[in-house]
Amino acid sequence: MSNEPLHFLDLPRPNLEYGILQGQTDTTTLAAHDFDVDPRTGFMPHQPPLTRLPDKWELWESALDAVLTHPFIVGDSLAITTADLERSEVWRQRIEKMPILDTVDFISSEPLLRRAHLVLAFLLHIYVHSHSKDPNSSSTIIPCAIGIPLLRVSASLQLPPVLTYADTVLYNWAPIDPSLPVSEQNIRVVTTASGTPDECHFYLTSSRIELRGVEALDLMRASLDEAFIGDEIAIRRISGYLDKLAMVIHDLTSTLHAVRQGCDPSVFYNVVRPWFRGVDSGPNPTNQWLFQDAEKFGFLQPIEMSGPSAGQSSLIYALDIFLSVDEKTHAVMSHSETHEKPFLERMKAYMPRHHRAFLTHLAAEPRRIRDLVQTSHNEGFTQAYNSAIQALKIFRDGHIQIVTSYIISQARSTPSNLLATETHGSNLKGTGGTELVPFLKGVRDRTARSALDRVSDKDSNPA
Ligand code: HEM
Repeated sequence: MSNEPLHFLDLPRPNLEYGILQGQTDTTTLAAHDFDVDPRTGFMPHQPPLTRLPDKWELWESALDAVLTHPFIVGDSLAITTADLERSEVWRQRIEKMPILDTVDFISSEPLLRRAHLVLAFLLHIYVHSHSKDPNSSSTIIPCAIGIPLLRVSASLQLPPVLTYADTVLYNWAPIDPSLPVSEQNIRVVTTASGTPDECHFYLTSSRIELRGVEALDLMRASLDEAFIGDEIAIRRISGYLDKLAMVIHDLTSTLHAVRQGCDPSVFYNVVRPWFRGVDSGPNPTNQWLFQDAEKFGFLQPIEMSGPSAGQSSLIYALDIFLSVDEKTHAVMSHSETHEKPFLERMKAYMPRHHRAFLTHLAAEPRRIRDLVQTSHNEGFTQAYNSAIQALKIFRDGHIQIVTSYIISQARSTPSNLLATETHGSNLKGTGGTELVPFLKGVRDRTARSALDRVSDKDSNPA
């Protein structure tokens, strides 16, 4: 691996574990003038992520290899055998006995940090869920060997020490043919927990949505540039961009539905999804994950420990902000018992820090397209804006259909290997701990209600 700094994110970074030293600046953030959003690959990094850590961290990579060559069955599956449990117990003991490997070398390398977070977070979820839990126990102890490096790497990346969408999607791919540009077709998944092609296809669906979304980002940028002028010509141009944006969002919906082409709902529900569970997923959110010796190494026990969710996609979040739907949708509470903040607000903490900064910057944009539509009293402009809102509503309709067949219907049916701890009732939880049916419908309905009245309707009914 070359040590040449290829990207501004490779610039020296302060050690956040020990705080920023006096006179030292977080150059990775200051240098992030483009918010790590690439004009060709959007929120996906343009350079393929590292697919393996250097030899020094082989213990972690080989522990993951052992699972990938012979995947485990999730510990609370009714289908698990004593032999399965014994095998995972041997692996878990191997993890417990590992030394705490140094992470100092990561501090200067964003690609190393990302791969390390991915590897350690997969090990964490596999460690927790390959075990048959004692129903009376209120906590799972995370061994130092994975817990301490994960806390250190997470502090440097400013991400929670848990599997995120960035790990499973943004930093979990390689080009199929490295001589060709990265594209929706020229991309494969590197790491999974279940070893199934269904899990790969599930991640690929999101990757393809991120890559198709690059055009949406470009249309947003062009629209905001025109909004700066805000005259008749600008309004005509933005109307055209909004019509195109609606078409891109329809493509995102088609890509979302294509998840069915390679990810079987029953495999997803029974074999893939159980590995994603965070602390607050499932019916027993009181089970805590305690990082062994965290305090001794200067860390507090982490609070944000939800499982990975595409609700952490900065692309969909950006669409909400650009169309000013966020004020309504991001306030939807999930009625979760464990969190006070709305789910989508909370998910920002799970996004890469430069993307968070991008969303904050976008939200602070003084020229909001919705305001311009409202003040312009222009029929065509209003229709174009509404067509983009309608497309986003249709995306969310499609998403609810997918969630219905991949989670809700699966939970209602009773396959022999249904998880012993999964809920059958209406209060099903998402991996992010949401009570998913009311939450997803709430977000969808608020998106629909963001459409503006037609100008002619307003004229005929000025009240
Ligand atoms: C089999 C496919 C999928 C399933 C079963 C699924 C499931 C879920 C669930 C359960 C939630 C509730 C939040 C949580 O607790 O995690 C959620 C939220 C969300 N998902 Fe998905 N999802 C799928 C695919 C996708 C894809 C491919 C995307 C787009 C990248 C996506 C975007 C979102 C968004 C943006 C939210 C937040 C709610 C909203 O904004 O409407 N999902 N998903």
